[in-house]
Amino acid sequence: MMIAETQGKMLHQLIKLLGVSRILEIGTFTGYSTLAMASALHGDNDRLVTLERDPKPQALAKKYIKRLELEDRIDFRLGPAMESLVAIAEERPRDQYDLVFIDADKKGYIPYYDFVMNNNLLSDRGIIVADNVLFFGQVHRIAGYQDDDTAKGSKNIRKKAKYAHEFNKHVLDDSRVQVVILPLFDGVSIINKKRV
Ligand SMILES: C[S@@+](CC[C@H](N)C(=O)[O-])C[C@H]1O[C@@H](n2cnc3c(N)ncnc32)[C@H](O)[C@@H]1O
Repeated sequence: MMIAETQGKMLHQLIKLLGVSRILEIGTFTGYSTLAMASALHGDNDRLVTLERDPKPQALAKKYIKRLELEDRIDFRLGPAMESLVAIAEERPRDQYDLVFIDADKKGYIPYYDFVMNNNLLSDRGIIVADNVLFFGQVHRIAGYQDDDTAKGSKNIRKKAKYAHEFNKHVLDDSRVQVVILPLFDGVSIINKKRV
């Protein structure tokens, strides 16, 4: 599922406000967020790399991006995100990203986050934005902010909410970063490196 319109606007504005020039997106789907972010880039060398394992939505994303003549800024990668991350880090070991947007399988959030942080893919002034971190209110239940601490909904929703909760705790326990969770749509984390 694609991000909400307000989230797209937030990403677009963040990119402009922070002067972001390198973006790494994990989870392209049909390219809505890719487009929201790529259209905020303006420098000749600004680039966005986006990772997707499913060729069907990726083909649609390519079509929309081409229609808007943004294809020169975008490096589309097909395959499991972790494999693409390893390939990118090997191909361009010195490249860093000012914005990493994590919006793929919830189980992968911790491994993606760890890979980015441990391989120095995030620039010092960069941010990681992670989507769905409140999972439609269900993470509040698991975290004990409601009387009833069991998540509601299907087994799949409860499983995803659990992964989101584990990711939130993982980031909070990482002394290298600070994080704020915004209750925008179903929750967005903005994570940055602490300045030493
Ligand atoms: C929530 S959607 C992304 C939505 C997109 N960011 C947007 O707002 O338009 C998640 C996408 O991640 C992809 N995905 C899930 N697991 C993946 C994996 N392990 N590797 C690569 N892509 C994956 C799915 O195929 C899906 O297209």
